[in-house]
Amino acid sequence: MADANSSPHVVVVSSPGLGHITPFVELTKLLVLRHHFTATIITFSDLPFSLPSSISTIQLPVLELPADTDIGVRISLTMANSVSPLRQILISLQQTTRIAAVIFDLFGVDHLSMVKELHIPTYLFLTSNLFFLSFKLHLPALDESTVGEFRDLPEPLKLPGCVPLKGVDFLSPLQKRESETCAIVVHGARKYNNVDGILVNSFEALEAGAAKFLKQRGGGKPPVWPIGPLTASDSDMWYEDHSHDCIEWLNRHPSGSVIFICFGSGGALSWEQTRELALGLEMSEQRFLWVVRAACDTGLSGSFFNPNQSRDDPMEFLPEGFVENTKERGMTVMSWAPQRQVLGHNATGGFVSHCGWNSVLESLVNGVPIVAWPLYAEQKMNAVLLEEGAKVALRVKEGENGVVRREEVAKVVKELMEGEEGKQVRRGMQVMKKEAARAVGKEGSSYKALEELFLWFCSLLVAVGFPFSARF
Ligand SMILES: O=c1ccn([C@@H]2O[C@H](COP(=O)(O)OP(=O)(O)O[C@H]3O[C@H](CO)[C@@H](O)[C@H](O)[C@H]3O)[C@@H](O)[C@H]2O)c(=O)[nH]1
Repeated sequence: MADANSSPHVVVVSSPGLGHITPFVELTKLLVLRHHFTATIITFSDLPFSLPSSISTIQLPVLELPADTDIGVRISLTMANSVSPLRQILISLQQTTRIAAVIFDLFGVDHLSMVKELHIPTYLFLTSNLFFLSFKLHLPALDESTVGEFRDLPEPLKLPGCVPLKGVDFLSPLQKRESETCAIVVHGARKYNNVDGILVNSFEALEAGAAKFLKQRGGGKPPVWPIGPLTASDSDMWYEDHSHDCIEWLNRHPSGSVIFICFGSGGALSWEQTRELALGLEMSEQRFLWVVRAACDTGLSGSFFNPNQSRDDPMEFLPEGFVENTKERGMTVMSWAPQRQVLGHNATGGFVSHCGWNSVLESLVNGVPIVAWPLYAEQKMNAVLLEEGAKVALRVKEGENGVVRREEVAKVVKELMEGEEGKQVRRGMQVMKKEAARAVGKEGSSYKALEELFLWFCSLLVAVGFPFSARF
């Protein structure tokens, strides 16, 4: 059995995908380094990080499925398929440690009852924001009261403390009520209130209204702790090339003069959209650094995460003459760039982003204003939050057939970099940069939330008779 003097142990289970693994690793590092827990990270792919020795890792297999299986279905089935091996792992860990918590992401809700049967507290860590959490908590009721498609709702949804949200901006799996992915999302949302607590990778100053509401809701509901922004802190990830040509290239340009274009770990544009973006960048006359992906019509070309995922040459999808015409002020990078370094570079003054939440947080901590160009998942919701709530982004407007035309690209990029409306956004972003730093600094709201979480972990352990060592 567990040694009475040993440190409490946390088990974190991250679904596949860099967008989830990165914040999970950062959270685990904080629990281990700041609060002296030991930890096991369970994942479904190689971890691209070096880790402290008090963190062990276990890799479970990804379920083999037909190549055209939707990524949400793929991840959900992989996670559901892992209930039994995870149970064995937990039972074996219980022989030697006292498990204070198992922390899942939103794809892990099917594990909850199994973990509870083992008398281990369960937590959910949302790698998105409080707006998203508020939405998910409300979704079961909304699902029951809505007939037809959500996008046909007559009024925007008004959640407490949040900006209004139109049905067309709900997360992408909900855009077809009859789809398997919609059923999976609603099924998952029904379980959110069954956990012992919910952690969110956001911070109070960014979402003050939602934070206030969620913290006060009481009624036996699980407490909510906004603990972000957690972004990858080290530069020791295997896929980052620190001598990347694009950093050299940025070094040659003036402060705040380059707009960076990147659509996350798997985001991709259609061939037509890639063309319009290229021609729009040319028209904008701005300096740019563009991570070009092979064209793809679904918005998502990625597997779980592989920086070099496509076998196609992305450059083949660019308009003829584009690279030559823009070589004085533009650089294109194939498939992957060291994004955190780019956003932290002095020359970077704007970011065209798909609004994946890690990208947003990386932009916020570096004070880089955003052109929001959401593609899939909850990215349209993030865009609404950034543009209408936090006012740190301008959002592109789609034209006919959902394509953002070159004129719109040129207009919005120019506006962000040098326009009057852009000025408000640039200022707003500077304020949020300071708030983000304050939140995770000593006595900041997220720092304190993590302390509270730690005490909560301890109180649940004491309740089951775990004697703490002097360190605690
Ligand atoms: O060329 C690239 C592209 C991406 N990245 C990194 O990859 C991560 C991408 O994460 P994110 O921006 O969150 O995008 P996704 O990988 O698309 O994230 C998934 O997970 C997020 C967190 O839950 C969700 O918000 C998104 O909608 C979902 O697609 C970031 O750390 C980037 O710095 C690079 O370093 N270089």
